[in-house]
Amino acid sequence: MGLRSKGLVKKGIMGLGDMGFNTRVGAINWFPGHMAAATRTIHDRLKFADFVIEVRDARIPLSSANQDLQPQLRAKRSLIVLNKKDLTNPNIMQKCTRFFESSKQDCLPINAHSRSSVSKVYSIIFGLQFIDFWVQNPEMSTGLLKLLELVEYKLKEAISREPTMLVMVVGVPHVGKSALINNIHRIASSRFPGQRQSTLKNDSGCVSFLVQGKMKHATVGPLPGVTQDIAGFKIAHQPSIYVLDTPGVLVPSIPNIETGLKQALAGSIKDSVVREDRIANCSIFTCSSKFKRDTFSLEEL
Ligand SMILES: Nc1nc2c(ncn2[C@@H]2O[C@H](COP(=O)(O)OP(=O)(O)OP(=O)(O)O)[C@@H](O)[C@H]2O)c(=O)[nH]1
Repeated sequence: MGLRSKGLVKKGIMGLGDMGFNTRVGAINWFPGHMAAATRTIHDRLKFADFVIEVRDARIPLSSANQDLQPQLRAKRSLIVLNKKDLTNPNIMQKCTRFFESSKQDCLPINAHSRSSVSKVYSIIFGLQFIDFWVQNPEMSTGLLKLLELVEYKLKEAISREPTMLVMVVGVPHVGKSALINNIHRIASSRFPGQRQSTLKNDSGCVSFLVQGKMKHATVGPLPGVTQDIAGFKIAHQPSIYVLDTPGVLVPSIPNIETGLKQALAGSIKDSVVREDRIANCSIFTCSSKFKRDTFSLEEL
């Protein structure tokens, strides 16, 4: 909201008279055709995935979950990555991690722009640094260690059975999937400098590989919906590990305005979908609740 225009804030100020925030707005239905198509493809591809990374926004770890994907994700080996931890309060992050652990979901707070942070995800995927990672992170939860063991086991199993592993990265728009993949890709390139990079092409029903000589990057952007196609990046040899970047997808109907507002503030949906005046009112209402006051002078906004 900090970057939003003054005009928006003014709209909110104009609605300050009643200061109350109306949450009885109902569901938000915004599910364009390309998102419906991408959702179907993601569901199909998930069947082939050996491991799934669900990226969520660390500032809204529950509201940034795509509920429609959850049943399929729970049935897979998966990890919830809470990205943009640099934008959150570390105490809240700790509470969050404990919450996920108590619900038997492994999660890892990261900053996709930080190499050391992304190295942890890379280690989990690759399993090569398993021992180092364990030694270097004694504070890691037993849940995560268990997950690492599972990934290592899965890796061994995969090598003997099928020398290719598929890791899918999914999540709602704008949570940082492409930024994470690009950094995983960078780490992989520095570890395997001579290796030719590959792009994974998705044909209907099966996965096929198109080897390219040049390194390709996932597109990162300031607006939601930047990634439109599923693209694959090879990050390791023997076994070959491919990481799939997928378009950000929302549920067909966001159940309540609060979730919609949080997603709009985090950048996952366009402001116009929930309406700019509501975003402005919500921000003002939140500030006023926080400071336990009813009014603001213009300067304080
Ligand atoms: N502060 C901060 N910004 C991040 C982080 N990760 C990504 N971003 C920013 O968040 C925005 C969205 O990142 P993307 O990687 O394009 O997100 P995405 O999930 O691939 O987006 P879609 O293609 O819309 O699904 C970009 O402006 C990134 O620079 C992070 O850990 N911290």
